[in-house]
Amino acid sequence: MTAADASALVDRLTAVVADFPKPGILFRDITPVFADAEAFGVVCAELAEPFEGAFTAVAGIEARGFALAGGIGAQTGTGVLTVRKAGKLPGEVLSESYALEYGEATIELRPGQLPRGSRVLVVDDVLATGGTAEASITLLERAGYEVVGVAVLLELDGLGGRDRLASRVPVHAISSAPA
Ligand SMILES: O=P(O)(O)OC[C@H]1O[C@H](OP(=O)(O)OP(=O)(O)O)[C@H](O)[C@@H]1O
Ligand SMILES: Nc1ncnc2[nH]cnc12
Repeated sequence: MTAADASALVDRLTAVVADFPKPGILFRDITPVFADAEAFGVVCAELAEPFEGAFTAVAGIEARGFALAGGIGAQTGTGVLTVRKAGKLPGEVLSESYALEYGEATIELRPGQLPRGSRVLVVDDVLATGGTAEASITLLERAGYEVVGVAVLLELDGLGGRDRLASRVPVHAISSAPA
């Protein structure tokens, strides 16, 4: 399958929900991509493709990034790190707070799970303002890892996410849509 085919697949399967989780937000629900076995395999391969050979672990961002990181980890034989919402991880954690398209959040990472210098690909479903991905990069770098890129299923245009990340790491989006 070509990159254009994968993009068309994401567009066809993504559900658009108005006024969720808040009035005025056009929510892009990508979970039908996970439910379709063939599509799920295709998008995991397509997310990793530009970074082939460059990463030794995949970091998934809670919650939908976890499924994608698991799929990529299984396909590429790499381990999975979980970047979690605050309060979910036991023991020592690193924390970063940031603003979202629809609110504020804090995410956390357990340090010390992989050797320092491990090369990590960050994956998530949607890139909107880029706040979540940028905070994830910061957490992973604070833990001593090298972030090789951010890969998402869908990039929302006009919210500045790509520009926000571009000075730090390469950004790969399978598809894009208006915010
Ligand atoms: O680019 P940003 O503006 O930071 O937005 C993108 C983030 O927002 C969504 O997660 P959400 O916070 O809704 O959490 P969930 O996946 O747990 O539902 C999405 O899954 C990304 O993680
Ligand atoms: N509009 C949106 N749809 C789905 N996930 C999002 N994360 C941030 N904005 C989003």
